[in-house]
Amino acid sequence: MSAPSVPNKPQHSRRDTALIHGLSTSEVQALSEACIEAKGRAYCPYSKFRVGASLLLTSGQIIRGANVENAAYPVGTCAERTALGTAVVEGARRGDIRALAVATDISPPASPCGMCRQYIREFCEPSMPVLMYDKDGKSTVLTLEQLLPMSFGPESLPMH
Ligand SMILES: O=c1ccn([C@H]2C[C@H](O)[C@@H](CO)O2)c(=O)[nH]1
Ligand SMILES: [Zn+2]
Repeated sequence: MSAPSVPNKPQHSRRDTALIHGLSTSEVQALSEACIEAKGRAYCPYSKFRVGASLLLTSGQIIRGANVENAAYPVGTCAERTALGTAVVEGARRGDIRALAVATDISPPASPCGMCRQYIREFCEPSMPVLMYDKDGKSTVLTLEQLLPMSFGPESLPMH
C-alpha cells in the first residue's frame, strides 16, 4: 500500500524559538556544527589540543577558524583569531558579528584566552554571546562582557 499523500509542508511550520541571546535554534545549530567541524581542521602537532571556532555574521554567513600552531611556539594562533581574521577579510566590520562559538575536546569547555578576548573586543559588542562547546557537544554561554569586564575597546580612544 502506498503512503497517503501529504501536502508540501515546510519542515518547520512555526518560527524558530529564540533561545540564546536572540539566536534561533537553527542559528545555534549552524554555529555548533561549524565550530565542531572546524576543530577537525586544527593544525596542532605540538599541543595536540584541537580548537574550532565559528562566527555568525549579520548577513547569515558562517565563518570558521581553527588553531594553527608553529614550530616556533609563540607564533601559533588560536582558533578564535583565525576565524575573526577571516571574517574581516570577508568584509565584516564592527557590528557585523552576532555570535562566536568555540569547540574543544575537554569538559568543562575551554573559554577564549585573554589575548583572544581582547582581539574579539575590537570587532564585537560586549553583549555578544560566546558559546563554548565541550567534548560531548554540551555548551556553556557567556557574553563577551562577562568574559572581559571593564574592557578597553576602540571607542575608548580619543580619536574614535
Ligand atoms: O581558546 C583557546 C585556547 C587555546 N587555543 C589553542 C592555542 C594552542 O594552539 C592550543 C593550546 O593552547 O590551543 C585556542 O585556539 N583557543
Ligand atoms: Zn586565544
